[in-house]
Amino acid sequence: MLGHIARRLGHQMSNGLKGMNLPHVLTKETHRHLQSPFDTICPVSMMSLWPFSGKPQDFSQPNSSWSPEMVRLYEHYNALCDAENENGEKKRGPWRKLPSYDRTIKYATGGVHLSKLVQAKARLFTRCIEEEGAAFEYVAFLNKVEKTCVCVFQAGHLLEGAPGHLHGGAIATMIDTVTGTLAGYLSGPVMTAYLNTNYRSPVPLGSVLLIHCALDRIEGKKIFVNCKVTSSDESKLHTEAAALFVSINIGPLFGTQS
Ligand SMILES: CCCCC/C=C\C/C=C\C/C=C\C/C=C\CCCC(=O)SCCNC(=O)CCNC(=O)[C@H](O)C(C)(C)COP(=O)(O)OP(=O)(O)OC[C@H]1O[C@@H](n2cnc3c(N)ncnc32)[C@H](O)[C@@H]1OP(=O)(O)O
Repeated sequence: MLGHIARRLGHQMSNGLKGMNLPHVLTKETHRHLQSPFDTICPVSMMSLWPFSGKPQDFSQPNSSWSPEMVRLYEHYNALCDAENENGEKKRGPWRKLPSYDRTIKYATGGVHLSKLVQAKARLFTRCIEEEGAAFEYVAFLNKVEKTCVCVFQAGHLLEGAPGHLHGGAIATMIDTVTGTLAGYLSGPVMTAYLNTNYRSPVPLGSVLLIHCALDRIEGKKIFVNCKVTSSDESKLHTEAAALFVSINIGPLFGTQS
């Protein structure tokens, strides 16, 4: 049953991770397995018997833990999401603010419901600490034209490595997250094959950083992405990385080989 859902979800995700309608994923056979009142399942927006909330929280919205520098950079990139044409009219710019949920599965329409069925307690590592400002505060913006992604990241006090400084694993985690997000948006579901990281200068805990990622090239199912982590004014290079992602069929993630 989950294999069937996974195949459908994978297909939807690789077609741009949008527009998936849960009733199309949950076949009659699936309904029988779920042994629930879904025989008369209807579009999510019309559902009254479904016991779960339908709207995932976007964790990349400003909160009171964000420093003035974090807010300034957020507003700077947010402004790039709107542009003006020659007549001064507002139109969409090349940048998009990416929502960030506590499970990747919630990116697909209807995925919020599926996330209650598959490993319900699972959480995205970077969104698993609830105290605002304690760990990973970040917001990412995607430029699909340039095939780049930029993330504004504020490193909280629970991410200490060397005393007073950010843990290298936390830096790698954020690089994996942002490069993986770019690869995922360009190619659908992916997994990290390698992440080669060079730490050039230590990051004081509490810093606001910029994580710039760019597509290097795509070769078949391989997506190569490079990344630089700098201080918020871009004057200091902290970390460089090169990552390889491989497009996957998400069936195995749901416990099936297909
Ligand atoms: C779950 C759905 C995801 C959807 C994402 C979509 C959108 C994203 C949106 C938001 C995302 C939000 C947050 C993202 C957050 C984090 C992202 C983190 C991702 C991870 O943190 S994920 C965990 C760590 N990751 C693993 O746990 C992988 C373990 N591993 C494997 O699962 C396999 O190993 C795999 C799948 C990598 C490949 O397996 P495979 O069977 O599909 O492919 P195969 O082996 O045939 O390789 C095909 C070609 O890649 C070359 N190749 C492979 N590996 C290589 C290597 N290491 N070095 C150099 N080249 C390599 C081969 O040489 C061949 O090249 P060629 O075609 O030229 O011969």
